[in-house]
Amino acid sequence: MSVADTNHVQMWPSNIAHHVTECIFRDVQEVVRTSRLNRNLTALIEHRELKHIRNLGQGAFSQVRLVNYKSRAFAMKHLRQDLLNRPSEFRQAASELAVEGHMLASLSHPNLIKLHGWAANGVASFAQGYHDSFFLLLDPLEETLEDRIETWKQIRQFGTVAQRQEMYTQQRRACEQIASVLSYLHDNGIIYRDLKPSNLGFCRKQIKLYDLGLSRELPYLDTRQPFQMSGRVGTQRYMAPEVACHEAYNVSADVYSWAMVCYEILTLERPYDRFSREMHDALVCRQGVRPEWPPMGREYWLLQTIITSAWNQIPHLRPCMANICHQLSQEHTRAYLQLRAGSKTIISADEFSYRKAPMRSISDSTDITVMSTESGLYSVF
Ligand SMILES: Nc1ncnc2c1ncn2[C@@H]1O[C@H](COP(=O)(O)OP(=O)(O)OP(=O)(O)O)[C@@H](O)[C@H]1O
Repeated sequence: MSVADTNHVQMWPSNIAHHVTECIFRDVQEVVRTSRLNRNLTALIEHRELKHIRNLGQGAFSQVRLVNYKSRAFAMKHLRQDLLNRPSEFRQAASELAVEGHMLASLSHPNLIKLHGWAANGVASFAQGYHDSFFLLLDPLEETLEDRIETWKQIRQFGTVAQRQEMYTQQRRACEQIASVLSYLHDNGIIYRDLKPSNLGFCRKQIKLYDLGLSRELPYLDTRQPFQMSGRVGTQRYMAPEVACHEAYNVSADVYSWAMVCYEILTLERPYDRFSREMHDALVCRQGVRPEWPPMGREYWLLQTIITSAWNQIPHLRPCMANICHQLSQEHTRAYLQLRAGSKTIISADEFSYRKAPMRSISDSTDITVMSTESGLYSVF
């Protein structure tokens, strides 16, 4: 069944469709004209070449469907049909989808959703008169971070030691990969503004950031300079205090959101779970209250320290994303322990702490030396 058969509903009469398309075109041109990003070549795809498989989900403005294109599965993102009844919202959502396409076509990072192509006529496709005439073809995600957190909760409660060890490795990797993609966006002068578990998903074991609908290219490359943008952008529990208070902000607002998301990844608890909006404004935004850390293993110590510094109330005291990546990768290298046995095996400090008991018994009998890390967290025995 082609995509057109399942969801191709006529929108306004053609004169109105042309007018709306012209407005969308002007909005997008204005953004693209001032953009510093260089767009890569993007595959142009005819609507009729897509075969509908199933719906994957929908957000406030978009619908996402799993489609088959040239024998491969992709996620097709387009506007929701009900927006046809609200032309001004349609225009805004359409411009945002096109700008998202422009950004994705210019960026490339292993932890950013990959754009594989878009509608053959670009933004002009809207003039065809359908809500889904313009679309982006993206990597399909296997699950969102929200789903994965639910799985981790089960493992924490019922999992074996090996499963919990694997879970910790995945959690740590997720924090590092999110930091890496945010650092990449900031390097390109982009603020993401909507970091939350439902905007992160997994594809072939890699975490992927998607939905750049609220991302903005900053007008200058000095991304640490505060800039007056629309306030209250994002989801409250992950939103930096300065954004919630409608103050000027910069990329350090993403650093705060990273800290909140990583807190949730590590503790499997939602930050400020029982706070009303008023409590959040009074306690978090004005008094600087932050989530409490439950008792956690030693292996979490470094991440906890970085996260705590990243949710500082004062934006310029938060480390920048590049610095966070640097700290994480340095620790990673430092914490690698070399086991000298018949065959050389390298394991990370994290794995080591979980595997300590069996290692000891091997070391007793076979004289394995565990090198200590520079940070002195593990001693030689
Ligand atoms: N590449 C993808 N693969 C699989 N599912 C996806 C993909 N992109 C989006 N989805 C699903 O579709 C839903 C809506 O997508 P998305 O968040 O991009 O839409 P939106 O309208 O921009 O969202 P919002 O409500 O946050 O503004 C997501 O919550 C997710 O469940």
